[in-house]
Amino acid sequence: MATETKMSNGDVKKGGKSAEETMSMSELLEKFKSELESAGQDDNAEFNALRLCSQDPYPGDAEKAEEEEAWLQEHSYTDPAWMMERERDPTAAAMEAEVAQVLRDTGSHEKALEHFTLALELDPGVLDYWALRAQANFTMKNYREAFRDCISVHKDIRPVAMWKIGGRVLSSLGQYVLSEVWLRRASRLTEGNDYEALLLFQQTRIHRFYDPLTEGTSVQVRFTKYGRAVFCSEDVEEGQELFRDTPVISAQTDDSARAHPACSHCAVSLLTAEDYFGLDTFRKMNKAQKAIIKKAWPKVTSYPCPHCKREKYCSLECRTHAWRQHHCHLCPSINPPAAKLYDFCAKGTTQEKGMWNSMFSPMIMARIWANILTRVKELGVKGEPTKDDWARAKEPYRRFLGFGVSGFVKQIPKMLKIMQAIFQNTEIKYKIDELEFERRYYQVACNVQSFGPPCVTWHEFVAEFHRTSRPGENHRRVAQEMRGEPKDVTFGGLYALQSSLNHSCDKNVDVMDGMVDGKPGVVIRAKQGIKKGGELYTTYIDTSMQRPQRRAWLYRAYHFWCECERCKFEGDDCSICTQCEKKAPKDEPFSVCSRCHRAWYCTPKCQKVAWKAGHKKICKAWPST
Ligand SMILES: C[S@@+](CC[C@H](N)C(=O)[O-])C[C@H]1O[C@@H](n2cnc3c(N)ncnc32)[C@H](O)[C@@H]1O
Repeated sequence: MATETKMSNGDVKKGGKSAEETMSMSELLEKFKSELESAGQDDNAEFNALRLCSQDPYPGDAEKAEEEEAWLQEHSYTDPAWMMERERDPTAAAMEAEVAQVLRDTGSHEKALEHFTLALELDPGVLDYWALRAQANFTMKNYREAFRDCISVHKDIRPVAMWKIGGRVLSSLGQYVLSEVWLRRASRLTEGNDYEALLLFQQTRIHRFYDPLTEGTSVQVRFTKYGRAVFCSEDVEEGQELFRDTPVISAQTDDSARAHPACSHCAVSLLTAEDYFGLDTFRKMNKAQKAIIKKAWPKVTSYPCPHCKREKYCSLECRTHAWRQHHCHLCPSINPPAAKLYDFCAKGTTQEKGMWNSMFSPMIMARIWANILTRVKELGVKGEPTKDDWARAKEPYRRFLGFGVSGFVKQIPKMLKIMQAIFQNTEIKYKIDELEFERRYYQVACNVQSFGPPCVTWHEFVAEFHRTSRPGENHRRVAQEMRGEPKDVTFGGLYALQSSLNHSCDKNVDVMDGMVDGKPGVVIRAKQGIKKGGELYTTYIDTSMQRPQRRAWLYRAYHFWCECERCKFEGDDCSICTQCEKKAPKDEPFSVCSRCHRAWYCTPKCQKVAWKAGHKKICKAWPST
């Protein structure tokens, strides 16, 4: 039993110390402020859900914590004058506390609260009573009272449970930075071994960063054992739009860039009739045919970078944005080593062992580093940027967690050298060592989403051409020269919200190309009806593959072993019973499920058991590989 006494101001006095020696909330805050300032600011924390998600504060958190503290003061959450003075009676107090716990366990929270209060009035020195009543108040959503209970116990003796309750109260009040301070303390006191404290911390962080992004949508981001995950916040129907998202940074993939010109900043198609028909064909057409095409093809004006001419934009606005965001560091006319990057992207990447693929090009990594440099500059840094300046500049990329088997950088040493040369030649130098390269590579690889404009200039042309088509030689000739759809515009982008979607081999949402505020982005739609609270899953790979191939791909590219519903109820091959894992006798393979051809059973009984257990939910005629 503790030997503290409650002071009239609500603080708890420890041993013989005076009330003046107990720390007030603002003093406590001062202490945390210095902790916040000195904590490491690692934007590259590796991904392994709870254990690997950093609790590092964000730059500027100390000031935000001060604002939140002022808010708390203003809303009297620290009002101390509230307890009845009674004569001490520890025995009676213990009885009251016992009654309170029984009442609480049977759901009579209001009554329980009365008895916790009595227990405290009879013996305010027992820390557990404070924690129990704080919890009861929190359950009743009496946040003011719950918080007051928490701060009534001096922080030096405040039990972990109270740090957690305080953190939850602050989170419920939307005071996320202070909540993180309290929950960080709970984690530190338990040396990172309190799972609940770690989880509460990450949940608070998710509220802080994702609630603004999901406002007005039918989804919510939460923290799970797989890290961020997106859930339905209401029942949704098949086909319903769930949310739209725009990329934080993007770049066209190399293959697409060679085949289909697009605005390098916003991905709008810049394909002209000459690009599509080919200059030779176009020149050979007669005047009337050219006029038909000209009339039907939408007007395409492109604005190249005036310095290097290697980038094209759909508007001056896009050109200015791109310049500010990254091109000012990457334009080869200003930074000559960047020419090698452009040459590499223009040449094609097949010889690079699949490191750059249909989803992303090295350009997106270069743009991330360049954008970080821009952000450092925008901070108005004089001289060498400090660790805090870098942390601030890297902030938008901190949320994209990436984790993979190391060693990729060894396979593409050429690209590391190109990047190092570029970023050693910038006004503020950015050190790209192997670790930075590798981590950034995984960050992009694990989070990148391909996208493009849902409608390109060619679609508009075809629609207009058919609308205005007349019988006759000239229209016939133009139609003859049309060689089907041009190659897609494909960009790889990092999306703040969309990248929170986890994978399932049986997805329940579709990520589709769509316009967001007039620019290409992604639209996420329900593929089927989903109940409130259901997790949303996309798919990261070609799911027509068999389970062993799917798992191998996911492990190699995303570093996780898939345990989705489909993987749970499919097998690897005919030599093992998918249900009971019995081995088949040599030359007597087990029978396959006749519908999905992805599960094998030793007996009809095993098949029935598996069907009921969950195979029926995922059994369908999958396209074969
Ligand atoms: C695009 S992120 C998805 C959001 C992720 N949970 C996060 O917190 O950043 C991809 C990463 O999420 C994790 N992940 C996604 N789906 C998963 C699954 N079905 N099982 C385990 N981990 C998964 C993997 O670590 C993967 O590299």
